[in-house]
Amino acid sequence: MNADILIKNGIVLTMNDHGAVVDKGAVAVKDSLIAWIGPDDQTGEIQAAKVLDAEGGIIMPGLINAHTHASMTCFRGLADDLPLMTWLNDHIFPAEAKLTEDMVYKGALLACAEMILSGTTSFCDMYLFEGAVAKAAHDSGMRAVVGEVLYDFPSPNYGPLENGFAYTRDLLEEYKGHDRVRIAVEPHSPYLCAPDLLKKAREIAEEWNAPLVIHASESENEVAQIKEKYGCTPMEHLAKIGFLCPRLMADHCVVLTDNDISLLADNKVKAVHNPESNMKLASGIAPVPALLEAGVCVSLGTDGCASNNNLDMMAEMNAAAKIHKAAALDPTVMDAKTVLTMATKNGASALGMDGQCGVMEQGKLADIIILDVNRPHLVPMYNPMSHVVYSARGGDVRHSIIHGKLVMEDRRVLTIDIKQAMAHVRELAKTIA
Ligand SMILES: CSC[C@H]1O[C@@H](n2cnc3c(O)ncnc32)[C@H](O)[C@@H]1O
Ligand SMILES: [Zn+2]
Repeated sequence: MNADILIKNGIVLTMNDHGAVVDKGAVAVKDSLIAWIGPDDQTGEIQAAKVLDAEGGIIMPGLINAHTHASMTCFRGLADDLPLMTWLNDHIFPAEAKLTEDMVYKGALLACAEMILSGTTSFCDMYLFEGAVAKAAHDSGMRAVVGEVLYDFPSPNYGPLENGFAYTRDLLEEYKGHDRVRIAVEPHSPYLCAPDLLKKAREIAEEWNAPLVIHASESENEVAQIKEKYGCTPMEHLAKIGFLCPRLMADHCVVLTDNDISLLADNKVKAVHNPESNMKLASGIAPVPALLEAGVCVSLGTDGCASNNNLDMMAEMNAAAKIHKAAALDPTVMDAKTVLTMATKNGASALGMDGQCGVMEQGKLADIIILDVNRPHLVPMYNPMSHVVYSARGGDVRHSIIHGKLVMEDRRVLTIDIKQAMAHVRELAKTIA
């Protein structure tokens, strides 16, 4: 067999339905796909242009950051230690009023560098000037689902809402058929979007078969606002107007009633858990074990860099695995396999790519990361899955392949000039501060 890349001498964590692990394994990549997975001693017939020696490391699906605002790297550390609504209304929205397309591109490119360096291969983004995020994803080689934020007040990008729908449609047209970048329809939240906006957003998503994304039930404050306005919880409100559906990614889902959980399950909504942002903004702890128990597909995201303050999905997995144990006083909840599934297979489902990536099997998209385990904090290794969630760090990711292309080799990102990306955002920070 001819391959483009052959990864040898590693432990393959497939994350497939059987939980298959190939202890002394190898993986061949051809074009954008995984062409073969098998024992390392059976690669004799494979000719590859590039051979990577995993040196006993972990070969696994790339991580999927199912909710972020990539360009908020520009605001990292700008407004810490505040509750959600003060943070948003008094600090972040005023700073975002001065955003330009150039800032959004530079912030997003830096975010792509940070994500690649910490093992993320796909992300779902919501922001302003989202065409610039789409371009950053395209240029960096990352896979992304991106959408322009829609809300009732005038946007610093498109002005009045009608233009927001037009901007979204233009992006949908421009990226039709792109092999890595997909456009979503993304109203901000039930508290910033009137029912008419939400209904129209849903219609456009249906028309284009596009993912739909919203922040929902993030804080007690939001729930109180929606109850006062509509007399029900945010999820009940979204259900009443016909917004809950399988293409919907509901970000945060922190403050939920039992009925809200049933609504999410019955409508096959994809919930996205953002534990570090929820902790930092003191929004609360999402009832993830109950959501999983009810059969809801829960994925994992970092949220933006102003509420986390990093884009490291390894750290996010670690937090997700621990916070629910403490909340439930039960160390058995959210075991390593569950959390790793959220960051891989479930992430793919959330992004509308169920069965295409997020697992390693022949014929799936080749979005693969290789972790170096020859590091003091990773020795010894009894259980690779536990190692990824509880011991590894973003900095342990050594190589990254996205859509069959090597985007990081030996921690050198091949698609981005990182020094320049950092310099650009440092310059921008002077104008922001
Ligand atoms: C303009 S795109 C998205 C919009 O949302 C803001 N944002 C970032 N994080 C959160 C969050 O956790 N809840 C609500 N809104 C958030 C971001 O700053 C942008 O304005
Ligand atoms: Zn968010």
